[in-house]
Amino acid sequence: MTQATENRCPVTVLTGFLGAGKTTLLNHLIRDPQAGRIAVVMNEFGDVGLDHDLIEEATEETVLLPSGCLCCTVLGDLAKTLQRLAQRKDAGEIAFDRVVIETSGVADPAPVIHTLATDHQIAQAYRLDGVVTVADAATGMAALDRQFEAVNQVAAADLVIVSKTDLVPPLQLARFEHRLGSINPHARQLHAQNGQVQQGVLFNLSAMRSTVEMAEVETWLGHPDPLAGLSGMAPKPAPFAPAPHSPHDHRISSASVTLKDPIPAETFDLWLDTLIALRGPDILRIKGILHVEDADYPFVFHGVQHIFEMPVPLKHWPSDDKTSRVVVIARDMTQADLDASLTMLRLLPAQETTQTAGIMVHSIDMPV
Ligand SMILES: Nc1nc2c(ncn2[C@@H]2O[C@H](COP(=O)(O)OP(=O)(O)OP(=O)(O)O)[C@@H](O)[C@H]2O)c(=O)[nH]1
Repeated sequence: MTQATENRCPVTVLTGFLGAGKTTLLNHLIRDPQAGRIAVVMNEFGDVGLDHDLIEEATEETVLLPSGCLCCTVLGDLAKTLQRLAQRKDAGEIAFDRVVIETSGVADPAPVIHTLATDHQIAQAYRLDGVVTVADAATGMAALDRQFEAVNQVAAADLVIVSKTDLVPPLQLARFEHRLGSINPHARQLHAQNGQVQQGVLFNLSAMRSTVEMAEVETWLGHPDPLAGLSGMAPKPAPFAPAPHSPHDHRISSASVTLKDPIPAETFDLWLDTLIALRGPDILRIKGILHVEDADYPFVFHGVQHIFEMPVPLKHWPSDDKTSRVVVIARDMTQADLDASLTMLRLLPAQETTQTAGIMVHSIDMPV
């Protein structure tokens, strides 16, 4: 990894249900002196949005706000806007330390995450620093029932900010948090009242940095349940009757696998290629840290649907623990399918490959 790659500008994708409190959170964020200079990109996906009026007066051009924040309203091409920001930064016309992209409330965040990973110029200038999803405790249950995009937003999150906790009784809040945890057991949940969160908690969420600490990798992958065994991260039983799950939720499964032994690179490639080819559109989020056979250092990787960022090699193992871990959240895959898929990672390529008429054939049954 080059120095330039490591110096890429961090990008936070801020998503969440309609009216959940994204702009309220952002307003606090851009005034937080410890956050550095933030370029805000409001991704309206063609809607006529009024959010920018709430932040500061802004036009469709990039403007320098009194707070030192840049605000763009993107009516078209997110990639072009990010490129233009990077060019103007390189030319010394503007200065910013990070970018926050606020998606519209009805948006699936996947295309935004894809843009960061697939556009070569953008991938050189920017790196995803994390997906923050604002989930409204007052109306979030209904949003999850009604809109699959809301479920996708929670599934894609590295951090879920639960807003409007002041508007609901404790039991309703506990049910909502349990439901969020059952959709995405790998994301941390934090409360925000009127957008107020502790400084710094929204940043450095992704472990896709060579200098990452093991504690950050642990947080990024979600804390494993010690009782969950090798596979599966089902949330702990709720101390109350959970809300009945909507038709959407039962379509979401999550699983994780931990592997003590190094993984042959070919085995990992085959697993990933097959999973993407067969079930790419249903993968809402995959993240992992890998101990690849014959490599002196681990790799971290993540993907959404069929798009994966280039795995990042860490400088060294962040601790003595060299266990590989992969977590997956997917739609319309049973827990058994996911477990069986992840079991593939334990297979050795020598057991898989046979010679048929001069062609090497992988003879693994792909369970998904
Ligand atoms: N009571 C209460 N109201 C809140 C809280 N957070 C946000 N709000 C209010 O919720 C309303 C919507 O907040 P916004 O920040 O505009 O929400 P948004 O997610 O940006 O909205 P869209 O971009 O339209 O999807 C505003 O009136 C906020 O003042 C909170 O923690 N408690």
